[in-house]
Amino acid sequence: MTQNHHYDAVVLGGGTAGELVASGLARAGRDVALVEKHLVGGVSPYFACVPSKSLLLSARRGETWEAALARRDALARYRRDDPAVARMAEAGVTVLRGRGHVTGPGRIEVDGTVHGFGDLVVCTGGEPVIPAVDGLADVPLWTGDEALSVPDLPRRLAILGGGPVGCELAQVYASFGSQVSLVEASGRLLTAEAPFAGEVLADALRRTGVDLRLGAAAGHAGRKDTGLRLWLSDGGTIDADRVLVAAGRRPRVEGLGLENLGVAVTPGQGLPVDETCRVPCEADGADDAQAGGVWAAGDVTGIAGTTHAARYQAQVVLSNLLGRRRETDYRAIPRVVYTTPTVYSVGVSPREAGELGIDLLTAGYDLAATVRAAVEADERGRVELYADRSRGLLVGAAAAGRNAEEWMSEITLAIRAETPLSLLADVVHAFPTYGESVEAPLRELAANL
Ligand SMILES: Cc1cc2nc3c(=O)[nH]c(=O)nc-3n(C[C@H](O)[C@H](O)[C@H](O)COP(=O)(O)OP(=O)(O)OC[C@H]3O[C@@H](n4cnc5c(N)ncnc54)[C@H](O)[C@@H]3O)c2cc1C
Ligand SMILES: NC(=O)c1ccc[n+]([C@@H]2O[C@H](COP(=O)([O-])OP(=O)(O)OC[C@H]3O[C@@H](n4cnc5c(N)ncnc54)[C@H](O)[C@@H]3O)[C@@H](O)[C@H]2O)c1
Repeated sequence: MTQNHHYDAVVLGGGTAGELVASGLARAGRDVALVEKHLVGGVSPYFACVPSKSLLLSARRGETWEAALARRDALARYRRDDPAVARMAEAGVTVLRGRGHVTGPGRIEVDGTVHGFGDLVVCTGGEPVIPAVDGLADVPLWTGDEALSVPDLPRRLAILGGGPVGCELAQVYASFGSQVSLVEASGRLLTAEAPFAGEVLADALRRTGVDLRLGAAAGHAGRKDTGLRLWLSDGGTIDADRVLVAAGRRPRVEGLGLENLGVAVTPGQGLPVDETCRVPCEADGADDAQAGGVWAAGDVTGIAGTTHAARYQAQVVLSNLLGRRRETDYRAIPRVVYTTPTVYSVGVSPREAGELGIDLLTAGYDLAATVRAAVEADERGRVELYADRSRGLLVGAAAAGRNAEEWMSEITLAIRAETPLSLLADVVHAFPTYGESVEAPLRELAANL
């Protein structure tokens, strides 16, 4: 086994987070290697955010499946990473192709060659959870990766999971003509979010022809002469040609050799990080001037599971590695489902407030009451704002409505900045916009706190 170069830092995993940390360090003059076993860019541009948003837009515009595929594949750069690799080279990053495995302090092996490092930044992302359903391995199965990269349009598609992935892809495939059934084990869609959001979305999906099976889990699966059958826990069955698993993602922490650094790795759970995104490990505090730290950003931390959160954590790591201390603040990271209507949530959800014992004061408004809704001829949706009664502050919000991902940003800022409600209630919104819908609930909260 050959020993290669010693880098100031090695970034393990070249997705959204890894690219950002590696290029930032290189631009600051550090000698950096980025280790990537598949595509530089990770899942977001090729198998996740970009192709899914492209298909959702094509569905909304009523394009043909062929036109939608052409657009999707062009936006996903035909799943080739040459431009991303060129970007890294331009920034001065050495890209090491292959699977990385840490063999000991300051040593990582990439396909048979050992490289040295000072700091290690783990950005290995996550992978889909395949639920333990009898017979699932024997039926035609997709994860989001296949659903967003192959050209097939199944005649009948059964989706397991009613989270963001299941809901977005149900809308895509149903809009293009697949007969979609969606199975969600909990009683509603987007279980973690405000109940009204799941209800608005359920209504929209049903109108597109999606058969929602809420409160039922898949019991077992089996092949049939034509296609497959799923047997559900409520006694129901679904006949389909393909199953799409959208039952969550788990941080990719295993097989990386992090135990060799004394990092506590728990399968299925995110790497533990402190407020600077540093991973505590046994070597911390060792009397070795050469030894750097272990850091992590993105889905591997198990904290937020979105591209913008991966970017945020990457910026925090970068700043700390460059000697400017920065701490994470997760109070206002948006959670968006880009269906029509969009579902936007930020801060504390009613469920989380219950778990944290926060006394919530809620005020809401139906978008139908705005003039914009009449102008757009789209009255679907609602906004709800959540204040912490004891602190007198806005702590969370949810909206389901057209373009909510754009007009809810001010509420995100308000939560993050802890803007006084009296001031928020005095903000003027342009007429006629959906954004006006927050005015009445803000006034209500301000009056009652
Ligand atoms: C269908 C779908 C739609 C989504 N839509 C959105 C959206 O609209 N908006 C949003 O904000 N988020 C969305 N997400 C979530 C978003 O894609 C992720 O949060 C984000 O891509 C995570 O980036 P990351 O850098 O942490 O990981 P990744 O992009 O997964 O990158 C990790 C990289 O590490 C590499 N790697 C892993 N182990 C090793 C190893 N041992 N050696 C070398 N390389 C390794 C992998 O090959 C991969 O390239 C979506 C997710 C899915 C599944
Ligand atoms: N727009 C976005 O930002 C966006 C879009 C898609 C995905 N993502 C991210 O991707 C990650 C994965 O999303 P997801 O929707 O796969 O996961 P999720 O964990 O949000 O939802 C999975 C759902 O599947 C259900 N489920 C699990 N096992 C089941 C079974 N056997 N039968 C029926 N239902 C079952 C669960 O009850 C849960 O509601 C999340 O971190 C999410 O934030 C983000």
